[in-house]
Amino acid sequence: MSTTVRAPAKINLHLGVGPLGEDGFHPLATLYQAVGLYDDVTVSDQLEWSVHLRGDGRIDLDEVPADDRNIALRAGRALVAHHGLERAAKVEIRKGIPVAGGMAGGSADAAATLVALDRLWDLQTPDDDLLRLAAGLGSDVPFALLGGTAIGSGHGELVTPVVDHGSWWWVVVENDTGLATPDVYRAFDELHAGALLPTPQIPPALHDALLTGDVEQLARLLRNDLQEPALRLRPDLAATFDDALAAGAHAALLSGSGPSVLLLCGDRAQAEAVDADLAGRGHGRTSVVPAPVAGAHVVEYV
Ligand SMILES: C[C@@](CO)(OP(=O)(O)O)[C@H](O)COP(=O)(O)OP(=O)(O)OC[C@H]1O[C@@H](n2ccc(N)nc2=O)[C@H](O)[C@@H]1O
Ligand SMILES: Nc1ncnc2c1ncn2[C@@H]1O[C@H](COP(=O)(O)OP(=O)(O)O)[C@@H](O)[C@H]1O
Repeated sequence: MSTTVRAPAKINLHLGVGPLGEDGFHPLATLYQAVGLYDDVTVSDQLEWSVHLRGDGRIDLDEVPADDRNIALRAGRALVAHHGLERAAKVEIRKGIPVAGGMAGGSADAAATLVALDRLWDLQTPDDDLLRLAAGLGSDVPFALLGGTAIGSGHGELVTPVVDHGSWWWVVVENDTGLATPDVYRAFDELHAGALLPTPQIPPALHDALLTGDVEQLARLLRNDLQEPALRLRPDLAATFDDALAAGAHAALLSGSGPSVLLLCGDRAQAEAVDADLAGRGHGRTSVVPAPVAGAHVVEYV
């Protein structure tokens, strides 16, 4: 028997970052949105834990560990420990989400593994327990369970769904060289050394934009406090921002800690035109994706 679960990439429409805390994390006020780029995770019974990676030929799997460091295996072991079981599984990951791209692909795999094993073994884990296990694995994992559009507070792990009536279209511009999240947070600290940072908050007008689905209003409100520090580490990304606006996107935004860049478009046709324009300017892999989309969900149970 095997179960396959699909989990989405995330973007942050707003990523407000507060001062580094004593626990080594930054308090966040973020507005997550799940977008139509996915990893599929298939689990099946096995005597020992193992992880197997596949890509579509366009994703670089070299940076993804295929051993106990893989967050999907950590998720599997955490679920088994939570239930006091002694079981193991084979975990196969088909990656469609860029690696170290600021789109939480590892978090998607962890969330998908929790849901897939829960279904495979009929564990009936309550949602609150799944969310708690997810938070223990990484700040972005609870949102990958939830999907849609949601506020993230705490370190990003406390998630609350919000109303989003928009049918949004984004072009995702990937980059061949990943950025490590801790490096970008460190660059943020250096940038703001000595400054008194305010408590991060989601601007109320963002909720209005989500209610009305007004793309120009959303474009004006997009904000990512990690964009400037990431651009200091990777000044080459500035060219992507320039080309995005020249190609006619409403706005360009760094995805989380980067280096993927998100281009907000008015509809699918405009996104496809912007995508074609970017391809002509020699950018790396690009994708046209809708948002919001569902969180981790079962797609096959055989
Ligand atoms: C920046 C964001 C925005 O959504 O995502 P990415 O763009 O990397 O996907 C997240 O905050 C990434 O969260 P995630 O990738 O789950 O990070 P974790 O594994 O929890 O933490 C990795 C490291 O990032 C730093 N970290 C993470 C979250 C946070 N609120 N403050 C931090 O300072 C810490 O140094 C931590 O040790
Ligand atoms: N299942 C996984 N998929 C991707 N990366 C993983 C996985 N497990 C562990 N990692 C490690 O986590 C790092 C960050 O991964 P990822 O979630 O893709 O990016 P980001 O944190 O930028 O959103 C990778 O560079 C890799 O070393």
